[in-house]
Amino acid sequence: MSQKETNNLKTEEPKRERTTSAPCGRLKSHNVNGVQEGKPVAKDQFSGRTLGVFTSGGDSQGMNATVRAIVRMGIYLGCKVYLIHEGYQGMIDGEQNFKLATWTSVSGIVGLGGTVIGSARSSEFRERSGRLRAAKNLAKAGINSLVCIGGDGTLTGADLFKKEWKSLLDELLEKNELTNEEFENNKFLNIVGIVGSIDNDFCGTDMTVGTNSALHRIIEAIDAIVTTAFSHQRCFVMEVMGRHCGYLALAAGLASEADWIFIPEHPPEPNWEDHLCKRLQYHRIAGHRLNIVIVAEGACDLEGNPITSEYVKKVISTRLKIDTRVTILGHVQRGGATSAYDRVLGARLGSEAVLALMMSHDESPPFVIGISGNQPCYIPLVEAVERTKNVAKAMANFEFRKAIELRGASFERNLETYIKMSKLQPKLLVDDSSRHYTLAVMNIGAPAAGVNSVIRSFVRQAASIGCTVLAIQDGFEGLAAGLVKELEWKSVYGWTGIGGSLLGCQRIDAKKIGFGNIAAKLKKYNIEGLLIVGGFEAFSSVLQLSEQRENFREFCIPLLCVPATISNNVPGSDFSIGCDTALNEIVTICDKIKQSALGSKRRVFLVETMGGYCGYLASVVGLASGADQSYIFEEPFTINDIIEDVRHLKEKMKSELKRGLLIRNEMANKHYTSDFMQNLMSEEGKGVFSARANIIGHMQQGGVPTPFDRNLGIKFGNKALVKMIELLNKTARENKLTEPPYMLNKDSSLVVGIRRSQIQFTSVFDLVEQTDFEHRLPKHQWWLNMRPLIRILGKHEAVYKSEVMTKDEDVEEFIEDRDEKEDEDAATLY
Ligand SMILES: Nc1ncnc2c1ncn2[C@@H]1O[C@H](COP(=O)(O)OP(=O)(O)OP(=O)(O)O)[C@@H](O)[C@H]1O
Ligand SMILES: O=P(O)(O)OC[C@H]1O[C@](O)(CO)[C@@H](O)[C@@H]1O
Ligand SMILES: [Mg+2]
Repeated sequence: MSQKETNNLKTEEPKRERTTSAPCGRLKSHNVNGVQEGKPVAKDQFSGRTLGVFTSGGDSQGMNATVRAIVRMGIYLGCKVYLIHEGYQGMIDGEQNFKLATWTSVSGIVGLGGTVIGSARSSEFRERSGRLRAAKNLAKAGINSLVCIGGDGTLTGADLFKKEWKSLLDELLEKNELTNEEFENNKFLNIVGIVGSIDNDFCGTDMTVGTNSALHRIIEAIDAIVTTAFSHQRCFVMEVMGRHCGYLALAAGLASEADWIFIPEHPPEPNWEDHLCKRLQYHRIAGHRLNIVIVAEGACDLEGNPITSEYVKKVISTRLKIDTRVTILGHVQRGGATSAYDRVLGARLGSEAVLALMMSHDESPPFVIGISGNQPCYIPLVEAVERTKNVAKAMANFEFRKAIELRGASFERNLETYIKMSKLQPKLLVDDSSRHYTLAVMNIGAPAAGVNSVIRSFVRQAASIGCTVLAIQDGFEGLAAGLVKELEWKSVYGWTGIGGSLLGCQRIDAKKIGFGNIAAKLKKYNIEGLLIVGGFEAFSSVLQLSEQRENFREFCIPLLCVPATISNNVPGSDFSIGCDTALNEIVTICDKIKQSALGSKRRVFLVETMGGYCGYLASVVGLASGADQSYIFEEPFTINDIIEDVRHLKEKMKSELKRGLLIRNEMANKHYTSDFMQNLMSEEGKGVFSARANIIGHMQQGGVPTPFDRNLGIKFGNKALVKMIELLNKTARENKLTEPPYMLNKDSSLVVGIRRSQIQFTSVFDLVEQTDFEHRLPKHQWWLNMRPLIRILGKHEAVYKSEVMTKDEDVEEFIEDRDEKEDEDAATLY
């Protein structure tokens, strides 16, 4: 294929205006019901109150975790909680579907897919007569506070129900179907919604409960398809769910290195068949043995005509004569175990929903509890429903740009990243009109899933602008030994989905190898920018090299760190690459351990997690696996606390739940080791329960990267490269240098991080103050806020404090931060 032809393959995206998407009114009516962020909520504070919870629409993984949190938080606050079975239909059918929940009614369900209380699509509820019957049954049972878990339809129905409530009750009173007392006691309906749907199609929340697990299913399926596609050199057209929303297809496309995606919000150009075939052909020429095309079930062309997977297959097989198969994933996507993310999301949103409901007063508007930038938030239901409807309207009017904006910032950024990645091509002929730098990448620390995704993304983008990327194998040790080789476009194909470290990594930081030694090697290979992917050592190495710039000119280059460690202890980022995969691995193991306890009975398991001094894994696993307790370094505990836990476990053994799960971080306490604790539990629990310790070790560093780690890896790699080139170009321009630019600037030594879903760069020098170097920890760790929840949901006493942001100035700042479109330069770099 000639250069001209390859150039033609670039399908130019229409230049888009970078607009700031409105914040969906989210958080604006944040404080109408009087919840205050950080204000302690006491046990039994709402004694005597009643609430009901139901699940409706298509089920989704995480609904059970949400219901569990609602029931337990409700009971903790002193409320009566009714489980309303079979959604709206159950409400219509009668009181036999309302079951008073106990603590144990929701035991053992935290990781189960689906919904144990049943879900339904009810056509009767769409009619006023159906809603009248539902209102009657609720009022008779004294339930006028509801947590509604479902998709956009469910919440639209809830909105209508709330609006009509008064007139429904008036009618019931008039017809003598309610007594005066029933009427008076239930005059107002309070509603809080949680979006439970795999589709992620509800405006105002970044993620809906279930979407992440569905993505897990899709990626598992694509990974499996890839092996057979590779063997037969086939093309697979994979159809995924999502109804009219393309989120699942988009996120799956990114995570699987798909050749092409079709989504409803971004229809292809009219002659897309030509472009598709050219792209697939081009990838084959570049050495790919297979192609993956993802079709969202709602995909359509610019005129709104459906694009079916069968049609896509026909185009590919007839035009390219490639053996092509269609796989329609179907309901598999809605099944299977709940991912760690969805379990934690369900727990956070469920608990906040109860609190919001209890704080509601008679005239409170209905809310949805969503998540925005990793922060639970209140979204006015009416506005959110309106906005969600507007997406459908925009698509019906062919206003696709508007539809994308309405979907929200997270959707928009994913789409931008996908488009960017899919348009990249190796720059075959390097013209000399611009600088083409030699960059290097290494991985230090311990292995973490997703590292290879960072490197692929970095290399592909570098190659597309004619830069050379050198791979330093085995970290600084490898550099000293000269283990350096060029990474080409082709060499990183398929890396996104591979766990472990393909470059090889070592723990040894820069200082230990010797600065002179490193400088000599950087000079030898003419390295003009260095990306270090890894854990705390990656951060400290960037700092060490930067501090040595006065002594070594070779270090006066952009030095960037991408945090990648299962411990999640790198300052400058809320999440490190690899911690989501580790969490899912550990949670899966805990599920199995709990199953074993179910069989052996009266057994307490202590699971020791990695993480160094950082209690992130132990805490989040504690929440996601429904543990009784989680011991971490950051929250000191005494022998009395452990003895109190023994007492709690002895009590628990008297109930039908004859098992216990304790999670202990490896460095939680120097003296109270896992061995010690197992012995203590065995001795103190004698005659009531037996205790076993499981140190799960290096399994935690393995595993196939989760969609979250893959996609964050792509974004981090992408941003790191863009930043590096920006720094190099700027310095080259300013200094008119032809040799490696001389950088002493603190802003050329950066950690790439994510905060409130925004990718940010922070100078390592600015992070020094924020770091506890002795224990290798950031001084502020966002997830510590979730600690009381682990205790409350495990039936311990704790003081819960709302995570929802309620102070006006915080909200304004948050919205500004969140919607700010960072690095404009980056967008125009290519
Ligand atoms: N406009 C509406 N008016 C009254 N009730 C509605 C309305 N839309 C939906 N509902 C009720 O909510 C139920 C669930 O809605 P729907 O089938 O659209 O699923 P969903 O909640 O959007 O979930 P998902 O899309 O994830 O399957 C419907 O069966 C119906 O009972
Ligand atoms: O389970 P059902 O009723 O066939 O509905 C399938 C639809 O439900 C969802 O799984 C969830 O809304 C959609 O992605 C899909 O279009
Ligand atoms: Mg829906």
